Amino acid sequence: MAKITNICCLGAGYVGGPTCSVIALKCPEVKVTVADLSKERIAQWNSDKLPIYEPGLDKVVKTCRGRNLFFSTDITKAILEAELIFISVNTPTKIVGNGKGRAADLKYVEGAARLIANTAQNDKIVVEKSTVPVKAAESIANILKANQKPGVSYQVLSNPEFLAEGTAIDDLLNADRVLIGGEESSEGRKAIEALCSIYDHWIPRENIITTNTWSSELSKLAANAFLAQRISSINSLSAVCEATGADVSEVARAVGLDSRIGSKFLQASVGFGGSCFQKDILNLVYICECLNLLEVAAYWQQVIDMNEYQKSRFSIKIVEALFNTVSGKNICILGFAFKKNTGDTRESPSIFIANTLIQEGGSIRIYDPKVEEDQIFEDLTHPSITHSPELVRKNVTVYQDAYSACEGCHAIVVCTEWDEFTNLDYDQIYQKMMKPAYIFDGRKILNHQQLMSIGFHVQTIGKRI
Ligand SMILES: NC(=O)C1=CN([C@@H]2O[C@H](COP(=O)(O)OP(=O)(O)OC[C@H]3O[C@@H](n4cnc5c(N)ncnc54)[C@H](O)[C@@H]3O)[C@@H](O)[C@H]2O)C=CC1
Ligand SMILES: O=C(O)[C@H]1O[C@H](OP(=O)(O)OP(=O)(O)OC[C@H]2O[C@@H](n3ccc(=O)[nH]c3=O)[C@H](O)[C@@H]2O)[C@H](O)[C@@H](O)[C@@H]1O
Repeated sequence: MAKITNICCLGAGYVGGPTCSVIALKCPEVKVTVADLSKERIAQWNSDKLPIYEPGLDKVVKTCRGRNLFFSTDITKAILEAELIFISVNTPTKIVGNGKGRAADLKYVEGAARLIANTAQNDKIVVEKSTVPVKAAESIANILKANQKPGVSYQVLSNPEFLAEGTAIDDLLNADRVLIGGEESSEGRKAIEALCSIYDHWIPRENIITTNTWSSELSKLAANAFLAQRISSINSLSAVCEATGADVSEVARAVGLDSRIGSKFLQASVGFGGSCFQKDILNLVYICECLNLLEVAAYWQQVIDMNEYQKSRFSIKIVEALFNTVSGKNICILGFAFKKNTGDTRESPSIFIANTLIQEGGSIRIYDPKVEEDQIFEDLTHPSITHSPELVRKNVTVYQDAYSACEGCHAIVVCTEWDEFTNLDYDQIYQKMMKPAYIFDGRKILNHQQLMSIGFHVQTIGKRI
């Protein structure tokens, strides 16, 4: 296979955008086109205000855009020109039909495969970057082959993405590993080698792992399941800590110092959010059920159940502390993104907590440094969240800064660990709050002793105060 000189990516989202920007940065001789069906998203990628907030991304895009990085809605042209095509489209949980609520919906992946099959005039390497169920590459290959034009052949690779939002650029530049799965044939090996030659530009060879397609697909689901399982494990212990007087941070520290366990992903919290952990574990559970591995399915389902428990435990704690009623009380939620350094709100625990407090009759104020007001209302009025969007519009106000959001409130609830929340002047905030003034630190980022000396009633996760 000759050297790759032209790459296209279908899907200009949180994965396609940053991944291809970094490829363009590191491979200046390769033309990279990120193509999407959404005109609005592509227009944003071509503007000064990118559609996603990701530290370091602006700089990379500005360096490469117009040089060897292009964002386009002309999908046909992008496919025709490319030797290698990433499929980086969304794979949400199915909301209707067989496997509803658990199975991954592959309609966008299938749509992308059909677009490629209908367009391609010469050989293509098709790389599945979206997170998919095991054996999805086989379905992609089947679609491509069933619609193959004479003289055109395809190789399908699996190359799952492990970046985390908020650290995407660093994760891409310094990836722990790049995983490439392909067919065990001479053509398959050539395709794997072609993709390796792209990552070779900046990833040491020993960190590029090649394997068969199914192992690669399953490894992605496994990695997310392991990460989420650690969070659910520490969150389960946070409940034990609150009941016994142990401190979950101390427990995490002691456990994490064991080099066999390690210290990462042991931060107890209000629960994990984000677009992938829940969807990918549900997908794994569904696959196990289909394979009649019911005990395995139940094992992983528990990771999700524990997360639901953690979110509801925290919400109940807030209501109980406020004399069992929040009706008519002003409550300020600090942080709406699912984690710091992103504007992404998909499956954010803040949505769950805000919704509980709204249903209890609270008057909710929300401030997040990177989430737009429209997004907050879209999330809170979504039919899967509420049957009463009018109540949401009546009882929720979005603020542009933390100080005005907190003014006149009975309680503050920290839902996202933004650095700016640790540096607020809580003395000043306390003066302007209703008394008794409460703080519920769902991220364990504040100085609780200092807050108590100011006069706050403080509650947090995994520690009785
Ligand atoms: N968000 C994350 O941090 C990570 C996501 N993933 C996986 O990557 C995949 C993509 O995730 P995100 O980028 O977050 O999704 P996203 O929803 O941000 O972006 C997907 C994009 O694909 C576009 N699209 C759909 N069908 C298309 C087609 N036929 N042609 C061109 N564009 C099309 C959509 O318009 C959308 O802009 C998912 O499978 C996800 O599980 C993997 C690792 C990290
Ligand atoms: O497949 C994906 O989409 C990605 O999912 C996660 O990345 P992401 O969801 O962007 O962010 P994480 O840093 O994993 O955080 C997920 C959630 O867990 C929470 N979390 C994380 C770590 C921790 O110790 N405690 C904790 O509560 C975060 O606050 C956040 O709500 C994985 O970390 C990535 O490797 C993976 O590629």
